[in-house]
Amino acid sequence: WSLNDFELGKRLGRGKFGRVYCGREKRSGYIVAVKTLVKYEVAKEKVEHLVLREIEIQSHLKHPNILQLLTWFHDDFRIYLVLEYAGQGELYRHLKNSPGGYFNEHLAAKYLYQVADALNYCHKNQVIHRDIKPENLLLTSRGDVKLADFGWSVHTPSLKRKTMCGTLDYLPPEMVEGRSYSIHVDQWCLGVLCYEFVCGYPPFESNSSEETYQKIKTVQIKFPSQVQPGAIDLIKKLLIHDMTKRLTLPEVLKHEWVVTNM
Ligand SMILES: CC(C)CCNC(=O)Cn1cc(-c2ccc3c(-c4nc5ccccc5[nH]4)n[nH]c3c2)cn1
Repeated sequence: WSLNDFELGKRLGRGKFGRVYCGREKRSGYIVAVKTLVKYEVAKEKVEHLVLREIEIQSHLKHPNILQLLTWFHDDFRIYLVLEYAGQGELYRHLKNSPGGYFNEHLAAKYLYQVADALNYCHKNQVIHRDIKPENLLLTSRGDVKLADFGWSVHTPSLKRKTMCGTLDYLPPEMVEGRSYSIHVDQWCLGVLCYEFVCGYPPFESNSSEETYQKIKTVQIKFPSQVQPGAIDLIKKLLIHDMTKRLTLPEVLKHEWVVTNM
């Protein structure tokens, strides 16, 4: 494959190392997202190994709720990643545009199930910490979630959280306290994600990072009135300080609130 096989269209986002465009493969008309990484930038930041590791990981992951890396190629100046195109873009935008700024129980349960299923698949393939947060989730034209691990790179121009410290909101106690992380991080993040889906904001959001850290370490959670008891039960079983006591992903997939609402 080479760039000549594609026509590039509207820009979908830009990030530290390059840009993401909507693209069409000329012969088949197949619509894709083409992410360009500037070689010079990647080399300057000494992240070639990260890019190659990500490509290695992504090319082995194949799941309906994980954004597929279709192929990649490079020329003298750039690396081109051909990724699946998600027709409805960032899930974060849909969350913010929902009435009240939160998803109804059906959408929240459906999206949570799909993310949990994708994470469970990752764990089965020894991949953890897929850095789930609404900004890393895309929505296909059929309304299914795709986990797109922007990790070290892209942040699309639109509804990014105002402050970059938005990323603190998803940190589990073991990472805030500087201990090592494990697959249990993903269970914690799923709890934060579920809270944000049904409330419209993350559970430990505060004006300062110190306050956010404090709330995470002491697991202080309050729920607004509209949240159903089933959702509260699930969130409380994931946001547990002792990582070994958190609900496992297979148990999330069988949780009564998820199964009855999705
Ligand atoms: C090294 C490599 C294997 C890492 C692979 N992971 C990524 O590159 C993560 N990534 C995904 C994207 C991305 C960004 C946006 C889209 C979109 C998309 N569709 C949209 C529809 C409307 C508005 C915006 C949209 N963005 N579809 N697929 C995408 C894919 C950017 N970076």
